[in-house]
Amino acid sequence: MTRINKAACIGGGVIGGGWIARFLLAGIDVDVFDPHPEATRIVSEVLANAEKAYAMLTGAPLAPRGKLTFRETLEQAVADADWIQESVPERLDLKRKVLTEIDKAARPDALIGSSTSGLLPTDLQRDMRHPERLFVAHPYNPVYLLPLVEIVGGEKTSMETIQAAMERLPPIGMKGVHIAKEIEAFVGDRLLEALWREALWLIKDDICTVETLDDVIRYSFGLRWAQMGLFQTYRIAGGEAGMRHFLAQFGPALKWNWTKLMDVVDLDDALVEKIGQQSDEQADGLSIRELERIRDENLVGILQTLKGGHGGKGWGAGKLLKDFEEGLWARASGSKKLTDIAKPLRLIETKVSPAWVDYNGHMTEHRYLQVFGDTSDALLRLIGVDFAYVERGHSYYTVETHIRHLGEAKLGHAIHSTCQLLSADDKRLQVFHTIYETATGEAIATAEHMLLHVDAKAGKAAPAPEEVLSKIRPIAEAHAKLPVPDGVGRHVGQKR
Ligand SMILES: NC(=O)C1=CN([C@@H]2O[C@H](COP(=O)(O)OP(=O)(O)OC[C@H]3O[C@@H](n4cnc5c(N)ncnc54)[C@H](O)[C@@H]3O)[C@@H](O)[C@H]2O)C=CC1
Ligand SMILES: C[N+](C)(C)CC(=O)CC(=O)[O-]
Repeated sequence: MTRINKAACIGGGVIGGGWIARFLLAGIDVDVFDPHPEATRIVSEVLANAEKAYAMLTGAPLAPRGKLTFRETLEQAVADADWIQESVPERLDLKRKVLTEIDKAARPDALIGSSTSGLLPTDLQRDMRHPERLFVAHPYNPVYLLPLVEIVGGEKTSMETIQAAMERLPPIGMKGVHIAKEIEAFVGDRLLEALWREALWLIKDDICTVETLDDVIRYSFGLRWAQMGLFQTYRIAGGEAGMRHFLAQFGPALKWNWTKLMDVVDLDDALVEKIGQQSDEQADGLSIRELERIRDENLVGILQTLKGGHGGKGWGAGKLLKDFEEGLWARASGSKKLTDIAKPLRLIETKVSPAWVDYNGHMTEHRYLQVFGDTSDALLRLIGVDFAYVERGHSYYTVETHIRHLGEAKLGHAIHSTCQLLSADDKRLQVFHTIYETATGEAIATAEHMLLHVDAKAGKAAPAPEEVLSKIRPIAEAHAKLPVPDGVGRHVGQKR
């Protein structure tokens, strides 16, 4: 995978700030130019929210955060970047000027993406000396959580540029979609604009309030769209006869004179005030930053649920998250060395995410098993049982588990886990994991597991090969000298 080494962000507002966070949290250094007097504060607040969200989003080992530098001039910011992202206000004259300045000061091999939500790349690249490297990279807010980027080339954009841009997105957890033909507002904003136009009429005509309209979306098709989009959802709505039947049944209705889609509502003072007031009531005193945090927690929960979709293979944006995490684990296991095996191995660092909390306000039961399972996976990667090993047809399966709950893990708390290897032979690994609350060092749960090495194709136990056993032996020998942890061998109902 081709990676971005150094990024520059020109403009650090809502979207520039989101890009900055996305790059930094993927371990990429970012230079920023934004003349706004409060740019540093604004970016640091967005970054703080993004870090909170990532702590909940994934337990995979993120790369160390990149270095953030604010520069005095645009030229300084772009000087040694290989991806430059322009996110200045949506005005053609301003964007053209800024992009031409970037073009002059950037490295010859730098890629230049514009965040524009509607302007044509052909118009943006008009005055550039090297227009072939300019493309639209249109993201969605919040850029650090929503993975989509619409990649759109102009008349002078080269296909190499499009390919290079597409390749650089997966390592930062994003999905590029190449839009085949340039068109104002691309695909996403065309759809959103259609919805928004209709929505403004419904408010103006007093059909409903902004809150009712939002409820209609979020309690119904908004939930469907997040995981299946429009066409796949409608395929299912056609019943067993599928899409063709759906089109035959509901297509003719499109000709009925229902919508006001092509008329633009007059956003006069009265309508602006009406929407403003209804929106204030709906917010119920929550600040924008608070709303952002609620939005982020919900998005994290949805992404994690989608990660477990399709029978655990991951679905849609959740599949992307799963692939991103697998990349992080693979990179980390390549660099992780067993330096200190004389004590239980500290293997997982994570935080209790919103999707993990139950009606008692603490981490729900099956998430303990998830963290313990992740701990076993981390041990397996250390002994060479990684994705490639599993693909070759062998693995370890857990055949027995006993969990003890000793304390509570609350929302947002940092937790970590350790593993003590109790015994090992050529087929079996007996492990004892402990989850600690990181701030207090208090043990909040333990688990004892038996893992069995299997030939997955034959579906039966098989001895592990020497390449794996040779990595297990030193850990087993070192851990044999440790005291037996309290709780080993316990069963349910046993007196303490
Ligand atoms: N806000 C949104 O939901 C989305 C916006 N976009 C696009 O992203 C771009 C930026 O929009 P927002 O971040 O929402 O605007 P914003 O107003 O929040 O941020 C724009 C930033 O650009 C800075 N700026 C102005 N002139 C500059 C210059 N000459 N050099 C460097 N920085 C300069 C401003 O100080 C400000 O911080 C626009 O093209 C917009 O269409 C794309 C996706 C979503
Ligand atoms: C309002 N907007 C056109 C700037 C929105 C976008 O471009 C994408 C988004 O995040 O909704």
